[in-house]
Amino acid sequence: MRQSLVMGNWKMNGSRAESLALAQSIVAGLESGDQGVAVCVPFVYLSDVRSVIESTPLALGAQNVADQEKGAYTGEVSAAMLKDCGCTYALVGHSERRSYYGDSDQSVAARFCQAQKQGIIPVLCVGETLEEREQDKTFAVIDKQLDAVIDMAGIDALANSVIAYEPVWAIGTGKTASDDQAQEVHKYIRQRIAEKSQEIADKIQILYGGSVKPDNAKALFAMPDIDGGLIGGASLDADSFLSIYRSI
Ligand SMILES: O=C(CO)COP(=O)(O)O
Repeated sequence: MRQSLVMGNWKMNGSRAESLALAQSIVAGLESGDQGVAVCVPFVYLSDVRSVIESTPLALGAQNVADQEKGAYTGEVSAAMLKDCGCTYALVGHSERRSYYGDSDQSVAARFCQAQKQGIIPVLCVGETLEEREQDKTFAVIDKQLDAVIDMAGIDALANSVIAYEPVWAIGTGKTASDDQAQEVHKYIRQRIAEKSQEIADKIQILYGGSVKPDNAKALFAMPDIDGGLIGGASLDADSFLSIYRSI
């Protein structure tokens, strides 16, 4: 049995006060034995949020991490800095990073490696655009995104990572992949990893992201290869996020 994981991605939303209030409301809805729940917070509020979630089941994550260790990289935030702020997780290769900021497969792989060097668990986001899906390129896109990381980090590195399948056409659009569509890709990802290591394939958590809401979470999470979710919009409301978490 794989441990499930439900992760909020707050993206570029909220003030300091709102971030603290949201974290407090989520924590208030959790019980001491809860596990597998995290929020990815804007860099500047990581330390604030850390102060309210310390010693609670809610884990902290960042939304990105630098592809270099340290030095003259203006505007970047290193894995060591994130570790210092209490991060357990860091997203790498979110589609918004890939499409708006040009994060290439190579740079995503380097970010993945930097996170792991500091003991931060990278959450590797993969997924195809609508155009790619319509051209039947979904699996080819996933292969390319996954292989870049495996080539640089090695298959064993996947043992300490999470994968998030987020079809770009389902992010923030209200269009969720159907349970079967999502399962098909999750199964594909797991099989692809199994070609190199069955043990890692059996253990790795593969999350689904893209318009997950309280009313569709249960069916998605019931699919055999979907181990949880990466939640955008619905994670900005504590009740919705908790309700999604309770759907596992
Ligand atoms: O991008 C996402 C999470 O990383 C998904 O966002 P939405 O849940 O808002 O579609």
